[in-house]
Amino acid sequence: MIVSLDGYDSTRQHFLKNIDFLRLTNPKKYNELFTVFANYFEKPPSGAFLDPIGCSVENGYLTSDFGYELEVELASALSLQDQNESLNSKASYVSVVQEPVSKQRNTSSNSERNQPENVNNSFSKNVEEDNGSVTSSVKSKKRKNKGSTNRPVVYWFRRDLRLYDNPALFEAASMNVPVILVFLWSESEEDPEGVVAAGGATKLWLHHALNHLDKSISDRYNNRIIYRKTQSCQREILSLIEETGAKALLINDVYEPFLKQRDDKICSELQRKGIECKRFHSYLLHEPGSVSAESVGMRGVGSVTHFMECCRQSDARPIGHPLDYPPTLPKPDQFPSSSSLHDLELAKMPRRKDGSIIDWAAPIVRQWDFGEEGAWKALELFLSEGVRKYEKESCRADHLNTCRISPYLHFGQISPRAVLEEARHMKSPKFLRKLAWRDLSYWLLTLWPDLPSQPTRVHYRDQAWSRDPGHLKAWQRGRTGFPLVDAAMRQLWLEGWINNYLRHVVASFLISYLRLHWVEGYRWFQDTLLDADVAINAMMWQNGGMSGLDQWNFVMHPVDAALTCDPDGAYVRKWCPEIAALPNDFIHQPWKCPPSILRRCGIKLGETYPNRVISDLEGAREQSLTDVVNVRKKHPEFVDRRTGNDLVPLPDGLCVPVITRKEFKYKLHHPEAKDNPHTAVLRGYRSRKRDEAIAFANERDFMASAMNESVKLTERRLKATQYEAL
Ligand SMILES: Cc1cc2nc3c(=O)[nH]c(=O)nc-3n(C[C@H](O)[C@H](O)[C@H](O)COP(=O)(O)OP(=O)(O)OC[C@H]3O[C@@H](n4cnc5c(N)ncnc54)[C@H](O)[C@@H]3O)c2cc1C
Repeated sequence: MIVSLDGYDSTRQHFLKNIDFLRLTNPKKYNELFTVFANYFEKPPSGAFLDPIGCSVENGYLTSDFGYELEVELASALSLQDQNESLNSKASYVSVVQEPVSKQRNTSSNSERNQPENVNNSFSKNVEEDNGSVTSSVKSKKRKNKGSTNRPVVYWFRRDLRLYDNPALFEAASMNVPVILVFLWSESEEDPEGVVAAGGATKLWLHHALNHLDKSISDRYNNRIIYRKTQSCQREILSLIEETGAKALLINDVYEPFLKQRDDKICSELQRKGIECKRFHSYLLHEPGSVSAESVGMRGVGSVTHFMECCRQSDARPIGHPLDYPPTLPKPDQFPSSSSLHDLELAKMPRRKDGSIIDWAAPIVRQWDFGEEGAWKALELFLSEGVRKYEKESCRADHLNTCRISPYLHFGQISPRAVLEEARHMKSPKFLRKLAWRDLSYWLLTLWPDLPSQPTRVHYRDQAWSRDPGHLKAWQRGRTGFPLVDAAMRQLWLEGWINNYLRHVVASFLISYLRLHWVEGYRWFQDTLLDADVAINAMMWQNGGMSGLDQWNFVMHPVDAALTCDPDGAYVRKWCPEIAALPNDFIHQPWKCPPSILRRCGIKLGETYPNRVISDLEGAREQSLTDVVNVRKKHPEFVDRRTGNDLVPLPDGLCVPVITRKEFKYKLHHPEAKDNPHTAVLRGYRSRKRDEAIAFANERDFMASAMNESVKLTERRLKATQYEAL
């Protein structure tokens, strides 16, 4: 009807903008209308997503991440790329995945499924480019017949610690020669100065993951991993190849710029020496170099919506289907020399002065299954239970509604393609979109290699930050006096992981309330997270720290957020047992608890549980707002005069406007205004009943203590008169 009234072009252009207000007020209706629209037009005009001033993008991150809005079609677009290409049709926003998905990985190595015959897959793109070979077994058979000698090949494990769906390993197996499996550890190369790429927790994970992998290789293939600790991977690879007479090196690529440069050098050196270097792509769904913004433009860069549009428009190859386990991995006649896994000192614990070991890893080791099978168990558990709640309740701290596979993805113990294959039929676009976020972070890190340390909005370098070491320590140790923040920071320390919502809560607290620099948060997370990932972590902290391309549109309030993600306080009680006895009404804000109840619960604020490190939350937030406004005032050359958005220099030197929080823009023009209509503090779930109960308890407590005081006073007076009478 609207088309007949308004005309095809106008409806196509304006309809989405006109219904935009429904995103927050009535998301269900918005989705219905969006689907009707998308069905009718097949693909919305890209401007609808890329206008930096419109709500579409501005709300995109907030709404998509917190489950108000689904954007089914956009999320599916990512996963559908290969399917649509195999159907030889252009990817559509509205196609819904109908294809049945395998229920289980096939664990038998001679299965027909996922053999590479049918695979036309982008994961092996580099092989085709570099060597003119493809992953078809027909071709590899030809290669075998063309008189290959029995010289071994070297397979170098990096962040692909798996046997299933491992394209480089599969190729090594198909070469029908001995395969020397190697893991090299070079701390200086893995962890260049200032990046904290290899923090304590990730190294611990790496140690255990390698241990599991080695065992699986031994059980399944009667082969083993050669370990070497080195200052230079290039030197070590060259010497291994010389020692063993190997004819080729096989690797799956990694994409941190500092590691990619190293690998490029190693490969060109090998090629110079006539050794084949076969590189495969499997760490991400989209190789950063294959995603181009050429036809989309850079407006909206940094948002996942923009990125997905770039993926859609780029000439990327299909993602393809997972590969089976390699059928064999023949061991060499003689193994080259190897250190032991322990010699790499990945899980070395510090010692006290008296020589005793500080085993900070013990609780982490108890919690996790570090092997490839652990990844599959977590994914299967999620797909059978959590996924149903993921869209609306992934924020819950007291229930596991997310997948908890991030460390496995980080170390490549499960491939993103395998996750996509298993999850695509569950129709959880929000979950699929997370895989796009992951790819986005590597794309950004490739474009901005300084992401972990330098503000992408360059003028934010001048932002004032607090330097209070006491506050930082309290945050790191989970002793801020705000129970939700403390619980999350303690879980992080003891388990090496917290969910996404809690990461937002503690990041907001550090940045917007304690006003400590986001780099402090990045560094602490890099050291304590088992999934610490330079690209993702830097992108998220930049965004939270205001200087990222996709500035967060919200600030999490440490109490209101608690009412949303831990309504009954079960999570806080688990991690802050010293206040577990508090009634629900006070569990997230003990400072509001009447003294008599605190006494009854055996709690002494400031002694058994810390006092709040700051009590004037609103004042701290206001100061943080002013800090940003001052930066924007100081650098008018980086503020777009027309829209008020920040301008960011792109790697090629051009400036592009990026979405900027409305409260910053408002405050710039209304510095004295008391109320900001665009305040970004998320109110979360607020219960008037709870507030009333707290007020009532305090009033009653006040009355009771006042009456108590007056009784005691009367008693004292009585006694005094009795003494006088005596
Ligand atoms: C301040 C901050 C720092 C973060 N640092 C990291 C980090 O170092 N490493 C890391 O893996 N994730 C990081 N994240 C993203 C996210 O919190 C975790 O990936 C997620 O909590 C892992 O739990 P899960 O596997 O249950 O995730 P799910 O929600 O089940 O998502 C599945 C997978 O998608 C990917 N993913 C999810 N959210 C994001 C995201 N926002 N950006 C990119 N990829 C995502 C992860 O690989 C994750 O395992 C950070 C988030 C914030 C707010």
